[in-house]
Amino acid sequence: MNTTDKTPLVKLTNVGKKYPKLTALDSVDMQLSQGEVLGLFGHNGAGKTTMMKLILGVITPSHGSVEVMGMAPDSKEAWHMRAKIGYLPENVSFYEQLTGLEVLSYFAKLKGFDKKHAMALLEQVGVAHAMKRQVKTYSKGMRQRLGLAQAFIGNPALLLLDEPTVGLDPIATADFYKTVDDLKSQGTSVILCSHVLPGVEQHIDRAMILSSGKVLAMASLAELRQAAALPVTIKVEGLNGSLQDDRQLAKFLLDDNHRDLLTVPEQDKLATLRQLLSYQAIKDVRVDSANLEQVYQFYLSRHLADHIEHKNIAKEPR
Ligand SMILES: Nc1ncnc2c1ncn2[C@@H]1O[C@H](COP(=O)(O)OP(=O)(O)OP(=O)(O)O)[C@@H](O)[C@H]1O
Repeated sequence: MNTTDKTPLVKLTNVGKKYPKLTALDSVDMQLSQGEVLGLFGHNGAGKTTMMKLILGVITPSHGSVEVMGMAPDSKEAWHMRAKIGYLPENVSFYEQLTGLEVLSYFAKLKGFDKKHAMALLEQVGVAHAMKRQVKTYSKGMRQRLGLAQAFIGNPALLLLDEPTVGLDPIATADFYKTVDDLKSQGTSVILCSHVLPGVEQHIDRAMILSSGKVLAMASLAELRQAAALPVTIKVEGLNGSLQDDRQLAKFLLDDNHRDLLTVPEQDKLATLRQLLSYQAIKDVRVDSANLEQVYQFYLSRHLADHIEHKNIAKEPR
């Protein structure tokens, strides 16, 4: 691969995808570096799968350009770079009559890898014990694991994962994220879209929030949090309601029913903590920044509010 750290592995420039009755993706600019993990978030129909299909070269943009490893993924020349891409589609399905090992060996061979590689992957995703059983006997979670093994074939340079943790139990989910972390450390770039937000944030470098085909925000979680100016939650123990009499801190108390819970603007966090620690009776303090779910909700609600305001302005008589 002629990709260096500085050349983006994936580059979308003003990319749009229009269907006769709707715009699935609207003027998207995005660059993904080698070894970077991008989380793609949005409600149903936001355009996540469309973006993955454009990167795979399965569909062609209506305007703009898509480059993967320096070439258009829907071009003839891109055939050899496709072996370096792993893709897990949403609602993965396989040949039901084949065994897990036969399915994976088949996909491995398509990419130039052997049965041994397939067996090692089945081991890695925890379905080796069932590899000689027909896929039709597999549970939903086992099918999803087989799908992941298929996406991991050949340690891909780029992994596109559509709802990878659906159907996985907590242990399989943790194993999955460990594999993503390992692949990332080996230089694999990953685009991961998920509706399950808890647990994702520590494994992504940046998040892209999509709504109706538009990018509402794209940055690291820390940057998104900062731009959103979401408050920090501080929970204290041992003060038995005495904060209500504290002139400096009472204004941050959530409400009368939560006399040990403060919501504090980020810029007041340290001063608040110092003041709290001056109380001798304090037993414990817990500080929580806004999580991915709260950040996601913030950007979506802001977009909705802008949209309504726009509509009202348009309706106003001139
Ligand atoms: N071939 C097509 N013809 C017409 N409309 C399409 C086509 N493919 C996708 N769309 C529409 O484009 C929009 C974006 O679809 P997409 O599958 O990218 O959404 P998504 O964010 O992946 O949603 P989900 O979370 O439900 O999987 C949707 O309104 C969908 O109905």
